[in-house]
Amino acid sequence: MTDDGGSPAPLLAGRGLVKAHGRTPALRGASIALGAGEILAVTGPSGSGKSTLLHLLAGIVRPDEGSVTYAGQRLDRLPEQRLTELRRTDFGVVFQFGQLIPELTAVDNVGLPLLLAGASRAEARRRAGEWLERFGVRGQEELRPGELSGGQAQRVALARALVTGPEVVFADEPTGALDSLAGEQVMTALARTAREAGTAVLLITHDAQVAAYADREVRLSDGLVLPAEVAA
Ligand SMILES: Nc1ncnc2c1ncn2[C@@H]1O[C@H](COP(=O)(O)OP(=O)(O)OP(=O)(O)O)[C@@H](O)[C@H]1O
Repeated sequence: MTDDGGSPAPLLAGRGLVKAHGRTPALRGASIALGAGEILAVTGPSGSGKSTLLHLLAGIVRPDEGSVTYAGQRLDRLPEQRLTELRRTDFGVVFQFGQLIPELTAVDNVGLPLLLAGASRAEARRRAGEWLERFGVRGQEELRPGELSGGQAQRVALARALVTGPEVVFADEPTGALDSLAGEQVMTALARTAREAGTAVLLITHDAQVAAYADREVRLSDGLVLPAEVAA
C-alpha cells in the first residue's frame, strides 16, 4: 500500500496536529511521518512544539485536532487501556534525564519492562544484562542511577527503552544533559542498536551534531513542521 505513489505507508504519522496548553498554542497543524526503521530528527527552537509533538505521537497526550495513526490504527482514538498496552509493547521512551528509578540497580531498571510483560525475574535480569552489554555498560550492572555518570545513566535508559524490542523509540533530547563526548557515545549506541534491531527512532534535539545521526531531519517552527532545509 502506498500513499504517494511510491513510498510505503508510514509506520507512524501525525496529520494536522493542533494542541494548546491552556491558552498557549504549542502545535498549529503539524504533520509528520515516520517510516519503519527510520531515524528521524525533529529540530527547532525552544518553544516550537517539539516535546508536545513527541507526546502526541507517543500517545502520552491526545491532540485537540488532527490524527495520529500507528500501524494503520488511530492512536488518538484508542481507549486508554489499549493505548497503555500498546505503548508498553510497541514504544520505548527516553527523556533528557533518563528517568531511571533511583532505588533500582541498573540491571533491574532495564529488566523492569520485561517483568511488567510477564518475564520471570531471572529471565528479565539475563536479558537486561545482554542489553546493558550492547550499550557498553559493563561492571556497573548492580549500581544505582545515582552512582552512574550521566552518560552511563542515559545508556542504561536507552537499554531500558529497547529491551522489549519496540517498533518505535521516542527520544526527547537524550543527550541534552551530557557533555559532547558522552553525548556522542550515547548517540552512537542508540543509532547502531536501533539500526541493528530495525527500530524506528523519533529524535528530538536542538543540536545539529545529534541530528546528524538521523536518516532525515524535519524542523518545527512555531507549531508547524517544515521540510528539512540543507544549509547552503
Ligand atoms: N504543560 C504546559 N503548560 C503550559 N504551557 C506549555 C506546557 N508545555 C508546553 N507549553 C508551551 O507550549 C509551547 C511548546 O512547548 P514544547 O515544550 O512542546 O516546545 P519545545 O520545542 O519542546 O521546547 P524546548 O526545546 O524548550 O523543550 C511553548 O510555548 C511552551 O511554553
